[in-house]
Amino acid sequence: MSDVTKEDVLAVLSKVRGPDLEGDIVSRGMVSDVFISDNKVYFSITVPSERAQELEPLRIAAERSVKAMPGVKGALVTLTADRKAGSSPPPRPQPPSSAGQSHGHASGHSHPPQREKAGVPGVGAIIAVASGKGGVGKSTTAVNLALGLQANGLRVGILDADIYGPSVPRLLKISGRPQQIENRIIKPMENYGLKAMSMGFLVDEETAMIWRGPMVQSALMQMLREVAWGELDVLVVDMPPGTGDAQLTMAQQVPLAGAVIVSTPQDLALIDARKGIAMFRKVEVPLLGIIENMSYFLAPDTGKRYDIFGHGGARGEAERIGVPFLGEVPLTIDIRERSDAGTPVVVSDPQGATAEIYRQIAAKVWAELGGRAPRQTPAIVFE
Ligand SMILES: Nc1ncnc2c1ncn2[C@@H]1O[C@H](COP(=O)(O)OP(=O)(O)OP(=O)(O)O)[C@@H](O)[C@H]1O
Repeated sequence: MSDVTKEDVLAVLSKVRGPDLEGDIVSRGMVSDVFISDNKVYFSITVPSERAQELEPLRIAAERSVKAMPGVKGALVTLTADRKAGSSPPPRPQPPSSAGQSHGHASGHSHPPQREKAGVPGVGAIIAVASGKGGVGKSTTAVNLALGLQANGLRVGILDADIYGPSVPRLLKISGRPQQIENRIIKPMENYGLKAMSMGFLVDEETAMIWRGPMVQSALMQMLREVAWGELDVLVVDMPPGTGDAQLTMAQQVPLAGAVIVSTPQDLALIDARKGIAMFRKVEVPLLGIIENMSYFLAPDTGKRYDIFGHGGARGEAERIGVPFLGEVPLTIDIRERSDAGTPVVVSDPQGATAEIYRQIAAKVWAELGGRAPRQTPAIVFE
């Protein structure tokens, strides 16, 4: 079968139009440069930032029509925010509202004292992975970060706090119900050496959908305290997307040692990332840093990188607000496919460059938590 060309892709895209947009997305100049590598197609669609959410169906429609083309092996389409002429930098963030709340630090040793919250016995540090908005790859990052920490010799668990849209069961390919071991205590599920708990193991999504605030809170506390986590160096909490009241309460109730913010490089996502940072500052949770996900395209065959999404936005943002920058994860079909197949790249391609990126990010997170060298797994001795 002949190779897919840019012209073929643009011809298909010129039939895609938004719900109330006049003309098609190609003639309106909304389609970025199109990259094709190994018959996988990558591009972005530029939309006004305030309409990004409502135009998600447009992204899906464009992705579908390209995927349906003969010879196309995959397509990855993202929405990017419309930069106004002159490409002005994003507005400066507001300083924290009161003195003594700044957690920016360079050394990793200047975390403010934590307000007293009961910890979880046996669990060393609980860290939150959060994003200001959905779809930036927070769950994929949380899972690969947890596996990266583990690959660095740590004992790790992951708690999926997204009650309404749990993704950990799928990302770790775990199904079934957890076993009850005593009274109210249940055993965490496990795959790839990672202990995991998610609402997805306990109730179906329709049931969770009708739950209200207090029920969600108590479900979360149960998953934290009534699960036999055992001895863990780190428990990674995959937070629900957004920065509303539910997230705020959660950040307040869980005894967090720190938070990691996942953002894409676009202005749009950075505005939301800033909200996430402000939220953790408000509840005095130290910010371990920002990860830029979908930072640049990495062509699978040539390994060539393409900075088409304004790569580096999160690094600049981290510098501006004095939060550590933890690293850049490229946008690759490989990450998406492995993640969606429940075989995260850190365990399914441990020798690959992407797995190395996650392990390095994990090492930085661990250093920010206190700078200790990764613990070697102790040998098990039978007396
Ligand atoms: N670096 C990446 N390269 C390619 N695809 C990615 C990358 N990171 C995430 N994805 C893909 O993007 C999609 C959204 O990712 P994910 O579910 O992790 O996002 P999320 O921010 O947790 O979303 P939500 O908050 O809506 O649950 C998934 O299909 C995932 O495989």
